[in-house]
Amino acid sequence: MANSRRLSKLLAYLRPHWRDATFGIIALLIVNGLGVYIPLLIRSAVDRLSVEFSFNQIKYLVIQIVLFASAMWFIRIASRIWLFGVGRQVEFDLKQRIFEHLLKMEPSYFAINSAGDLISRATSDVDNIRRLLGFAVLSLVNTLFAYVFTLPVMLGLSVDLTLASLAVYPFMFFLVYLFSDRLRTQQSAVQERISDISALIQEDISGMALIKIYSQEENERRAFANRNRDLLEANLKLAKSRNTLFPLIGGLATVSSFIIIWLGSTRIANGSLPPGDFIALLLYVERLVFPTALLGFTITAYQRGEVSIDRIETILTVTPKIKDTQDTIELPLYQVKGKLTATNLSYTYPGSTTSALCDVNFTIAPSETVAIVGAIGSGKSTLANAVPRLLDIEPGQLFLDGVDITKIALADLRSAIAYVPQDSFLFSTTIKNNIRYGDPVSEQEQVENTAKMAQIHPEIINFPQQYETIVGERGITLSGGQRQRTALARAMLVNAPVLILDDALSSVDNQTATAILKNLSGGTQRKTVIFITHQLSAAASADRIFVMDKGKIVQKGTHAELLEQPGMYKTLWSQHQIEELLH
Ligand SMILES: Nc1ncnc2c1ncn2[C@@H]1O[C@H](COP(=O)(O)OP(=O)(O)OP(=O)(O)O)[C@@H](O)[C@H]1O
Repeated sequence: MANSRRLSKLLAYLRPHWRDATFGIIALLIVNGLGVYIPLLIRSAVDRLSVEFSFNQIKYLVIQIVLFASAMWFIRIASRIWLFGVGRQVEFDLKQRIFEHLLKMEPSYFAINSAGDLISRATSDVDNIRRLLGFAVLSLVNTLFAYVFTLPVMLGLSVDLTLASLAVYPFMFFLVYLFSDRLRTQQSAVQERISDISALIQEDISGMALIKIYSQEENERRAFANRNRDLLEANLKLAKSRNTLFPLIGGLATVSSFIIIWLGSTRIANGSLPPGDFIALLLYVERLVFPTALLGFTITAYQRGEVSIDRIETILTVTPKIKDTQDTIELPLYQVKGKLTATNLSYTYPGSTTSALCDVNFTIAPSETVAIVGAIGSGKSTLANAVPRLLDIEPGQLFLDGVDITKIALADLRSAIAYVPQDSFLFSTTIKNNIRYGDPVSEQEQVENTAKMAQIHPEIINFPQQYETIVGERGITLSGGQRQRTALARAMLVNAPVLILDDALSSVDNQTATAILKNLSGGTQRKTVIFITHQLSAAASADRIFVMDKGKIVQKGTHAELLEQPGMYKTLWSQHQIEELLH
């Protein structure tokens, strides 16, 4: 990103907090004004003492100095509170923006961008921007004011001494120029390595059981050590550059003081410089030493921030592919009947050469239960993901109640469709909160009724805390079948007219699965159900069955109809019956 664009991004981050930033900068202005004025008072005091060495001569000056110095101290504190506060505010805003943006992104985005990398950008990079807008801005503005206020007064006291003390500055700026590109590249490398480590930790914690089952602790330890070492090397390289640059800048700044002492004392000795002017000049040079020595830190904070702006903007500038457009149609829930139609529905995953769905055609009537069966990888989940637009499908291929789903407001479409994915993810909260996730204000009675329909209620009431039982991360403390039925209850509670179950009962025995299906297709509030399964005996109870192969629907019909025709279903059913006999 070009520097001007980065600067405009920074200003945009600051804009909402311009008031505090302005107060902070005005406070710095006053601090620097006082910082220049106080040495002038000290100069007067020294001059008076040179005439007659008595405290009475300078008592009012001393009172003034104490008062102004105290005021300066308070105002300096205020400037830090305002400017560091702005950094914190921007940190809050950015974290919020990143999270809200990620919520809008489609699932495929998270397949390419690892959680660890995104977390590191939302935390460590945002932190760098906070430091840039707090510390670096304060320090830069302070240094600028220090020079702008101090130099004219110094020149007024002695042009040649001032110029002599500034002789080292060109070297200082040259050094900064020399190091700046290297520092930026090294900083960027550090941020990338932090992301790599976060990604590995995140993935390994999620897959800890697998690591243990395959006894891969040693390999994972080595993989982590490699990434950790890469981070260490990147950090050491950066530290080497910083530790060379900073002391050099600090050392050069101190040389200015030596020059003033050396030349000034010679002048005092030959009477061409009053002692008061000498003291004032020395104080001014000292005033400049600290901000100048800090320049190195300021530059690092700035460059770190620059790298982080790029990394954060990379997230924020990606626009979601699946979103509402101007011609979006609203489809209120009470109007939805639940008819689903596909016309030549095709889908190819980005980067893939073969179609996962190829010219799929069907109509599913409202309240109909359709089971989808077929070989592994035949496109069943892809079809399930296409209906609630979790995939970016082309317009004119899928319709809900005759309305193109790409035209329906996303929120309306998704409230009309309840979807239980294969992995039955649960949040680390109570079973009750998991079941009422789609409608957090549901009453206990409603939660229990849905749990009964999902055939999980008797097990829940056997837990010591019953519905208040906290499930571990991703529901780890429940069995696979319990997790699946809790996820199913969650989908049933929202009472959407369309329900899609993607192999969502695979860990449930055939009898329970069939009972659940009966609950879904019976009752007064019948839903359109798409039931993807490998359990043929459960599929047999559906109104119709679609058989998928290589992205196409190759057979459609009732269980009885399909058994009468030669084809994949008949073969699968014969295999299923042999398996049942063998059990
Ligand atoms: N995110 C993805 N990126 C690329 N290809 C994918 C992706 N997800 C699935 N595929 C491919 O698309 C095809 C259909 O996959 P899909 O998951 O829809 O099959 P499925 O019938 O649900 O299989 P299963 O019965 O194993 O769940 C497969 O060839 C699969 O490899």
